[in-house]
Amino acid sequence: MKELAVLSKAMMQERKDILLSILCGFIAGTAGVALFSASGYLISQTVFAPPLYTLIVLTSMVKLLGFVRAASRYGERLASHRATFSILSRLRTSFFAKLIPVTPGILNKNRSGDLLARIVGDVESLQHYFLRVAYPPIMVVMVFLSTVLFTAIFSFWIACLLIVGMLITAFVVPNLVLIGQRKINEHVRQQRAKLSTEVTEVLYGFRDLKVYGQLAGREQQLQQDSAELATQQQRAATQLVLGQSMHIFVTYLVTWGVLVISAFLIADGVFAGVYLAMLILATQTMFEESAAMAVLPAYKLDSEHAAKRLAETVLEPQTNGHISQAHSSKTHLSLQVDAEAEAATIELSHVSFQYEGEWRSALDDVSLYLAASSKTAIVGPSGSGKSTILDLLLKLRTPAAGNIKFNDISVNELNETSIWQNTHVVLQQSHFFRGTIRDNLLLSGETHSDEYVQDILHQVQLSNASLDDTVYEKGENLSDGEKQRLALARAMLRKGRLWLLDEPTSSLDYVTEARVLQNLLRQAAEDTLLLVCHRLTGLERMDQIVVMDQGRIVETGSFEELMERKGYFYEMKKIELQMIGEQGP
Ligand SMILES: Nc1ncnc2c1ncn2[C@@H]1O[C@H](COP(=O)(O)OP(=O)(O)OP(=O)(O)O)[C@@H](O)[C@H]1O
Repeated sequence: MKELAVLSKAMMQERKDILLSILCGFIAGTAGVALFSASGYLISQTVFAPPLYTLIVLTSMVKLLGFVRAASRYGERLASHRATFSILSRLRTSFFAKLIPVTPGILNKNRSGDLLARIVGDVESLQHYFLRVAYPPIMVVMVFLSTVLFTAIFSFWIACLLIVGMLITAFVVPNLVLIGQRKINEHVRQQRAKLSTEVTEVLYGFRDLKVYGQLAGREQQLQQDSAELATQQQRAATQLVLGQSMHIFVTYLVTWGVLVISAFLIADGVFAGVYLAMLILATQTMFEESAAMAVLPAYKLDSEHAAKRLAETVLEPQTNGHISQAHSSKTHLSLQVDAEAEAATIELSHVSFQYEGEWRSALDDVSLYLAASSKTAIVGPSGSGKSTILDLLLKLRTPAAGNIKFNDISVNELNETSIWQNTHVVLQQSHFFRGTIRDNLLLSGETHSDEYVQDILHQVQLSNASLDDTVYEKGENLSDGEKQRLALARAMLRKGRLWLLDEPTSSLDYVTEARVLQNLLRQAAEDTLLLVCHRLTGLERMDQIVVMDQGRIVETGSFEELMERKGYFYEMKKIELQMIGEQGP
């Protein structure tokens, strides 16, 4: 299965530990068989009152084998677990590196609670692949072959019986377990996904559910789902235990067989009765080593499912052409918009974009030019496509048609990280992490003195905030206006000659907004700035205003030009002035 190739690759990188664990495991397995065989022989020999030196040699051998077995088992566990956790950490890192660039597309298609639980669960499932899928067969074959060769010295028929027993425990029992597991595992997976989605939604929507009187009903539903999951998991566990019981049953059946064959052979004088206990114990110990085979198919199935879903999660969005083709081999050029470089020019030519699953275009044949150091505002009714333009500029999504150029370089050829690193960005929803204000402002590890950061806070009208103030998860203890001002401060603390701002002041009162924008424009005086906004106040300072409606640009011009034209913008401005109780234009 090609999805498991990534696992095999990670395993190859840990080959030293893997080989060491196989070697130690083989020594531990064969030492175990030898230990119990020697013990059986020792017990039988004592009946015949052998010379003391025979007993001393046998007892020392048992002790030595016991020591070798324990030491090599320890070595095996150490090396195999070290390999497993290193493989797991490689998988996590490589998976999340692939995941981050395609996140917007994935979130479009999945509910976040399900997605998070699935990703975490699937990556964890893969840790079993080496220990429970790849490793046991190697060990079983090695220990089994040595034991069969040893028993063949005594009897061909006993060796044959062991081979038959091994085939049943290695193939028949696991496949019986697999038939039951297939169905149950699918139910467990579906139920787990359902439960985690519900839990996330209840947590996120807790307040609304409470206010609308839906909380008790949702809680009851959660309890039912949780009980259903527990039942399904119980059934899955019963199946596994059933497999292990079948394994033990076959082991005892084969042991009885060995006993019966040995009894006949001893009666015929083929070998001495003193070896009987040794053969019985060797048989039982050998089957103990293969106990892991009973549950192997279940883990294999689980690993394959997990690998397939993880591969689908990171691959699917890239195939539809609308989501960022991040990290593609073409994206090698870097955007030079850092402090030393010239301010960027931006050009959109006939750009169209449609969200997956939507019937109408979010952007339809949009062409726009932003000169270096110019200030542009995009205005228009809700849903007219303003934020989508920013997504395309940030390479979070890829246009279905048309071209976008930064400094005359097509965005397809630009490395998106260079765009993100050299741009002051404020998106409509900014995320805040649990920590201090300082932690949340200096997110990308910028080094600024506390005085400088405090001055930026002053510029966004947050002079009262202290850098050591605590911010709760998702900024729960901040008002919407405070969040917006912190997000702006975060952007102002970055370097770069390009500003992409999506309604950064929509929750502020007019006075605070005017002060914040004034400070912002002062800092960005030499830079290229694109501001998406709803309100039409303060736009006199912009070089260009772009008016959008239903994914198309309907008007472009400076404030004065648009007002003189008495078109769409003029009407919008008139309505806004009436709303805020001022005289019409
Ligand atoms: N993730 C998405 N999946 C599907 N459709 C989307 C998605 N995001 C936006 N849209 C749709 O695309 C269109 C343009 O959305 P966009 O967010 O760009 O508008 P906007 O002008 O920024 O709106 P607002 O002022 O309310 O933020 C809308 O019709 C919206 O419903």
